[in-house]
Amino acid sequence: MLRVQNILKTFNKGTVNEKMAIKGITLKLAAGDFVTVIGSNGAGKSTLLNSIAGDFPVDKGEIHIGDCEITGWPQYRRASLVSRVFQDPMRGTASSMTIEENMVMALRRGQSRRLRRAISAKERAYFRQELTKLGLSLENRLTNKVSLLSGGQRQALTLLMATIQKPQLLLLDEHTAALDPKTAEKVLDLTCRVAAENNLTTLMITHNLDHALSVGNRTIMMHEGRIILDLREEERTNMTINRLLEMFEKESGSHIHNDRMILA
Ligand SMILES: Nc1ncnc2c1ncn2[C@@H]1O[C@H](COP(=O)(O)OP(=O)(O)OP(=O)(O)O)[C@@H](O)[C@H]1O
Repeated sequence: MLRVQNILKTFNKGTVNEKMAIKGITLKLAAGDFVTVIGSNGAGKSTLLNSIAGDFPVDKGEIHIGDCEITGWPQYRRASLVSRVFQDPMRGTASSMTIEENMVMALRRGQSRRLRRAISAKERAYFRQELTKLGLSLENRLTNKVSLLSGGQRQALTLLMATIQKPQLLLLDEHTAALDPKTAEKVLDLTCRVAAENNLTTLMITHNLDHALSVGNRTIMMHEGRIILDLREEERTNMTINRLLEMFEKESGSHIHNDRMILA
């Protein structure tokens, strides 16, 4: 489904701020894989996701989604295949618009503006049905402005909007990190449910090592622009957080240096 072939990315080339953020990453995901991504600060986790989403061109290598080679595609074109949710709940929704206006925008993404029409009763019923599944009582607030929602409600809505068109690939960049622990668990449960129901291929960056091992079916660990561990099946099932930290030290040759790494 996703094939990243030996990509390289250097920022600010030829300046004093030159930084090689991705140093040759190769990664293959099968359809329906849910991969958690961990690593120390500055390891290149977001740069990997941003390279796939097309925020900037990579310097070398290839990126394929399904049968499409998307390496040279601009970001807007990749958006037809890739959906993203970021850490900041403000980023995925338009605050001044209502819940239903946000949802219809997500549902009709990619359609010509000329075909736009008023929200139909059928669409409204569908939004209500999908919002009911969130268990946050948003189904009765379709005409409320999104600015009235809490961070958790907003992030749940963002996730719903990001997956309403069943993307080929879902990229989650620490999407629960800004939420309080209880809300974060709720949004994470919802994430797992939505991904499973739609068999979504997913990459999720997290600093929570417990989530990294318990969510999804595979975990990769990055360090200084490379993937240094790729855990799956039995090896992952039997992994503990302590053992994971030991493996990190062995593979990277350094102690884990991450202010935000959450151990449980
Ligand atoms: N647009 C950019 N311009 C310049 N440097 C960048 C840019 N984006 C990332 N970097 C640098 O590339 C390196 C990797 O950054 P990245 O954000 O991918 O790390 P990360 O693993 O996501 O880190 P964290 O866990 O701290 O969010 C860092 O040194 C960062 O400062």
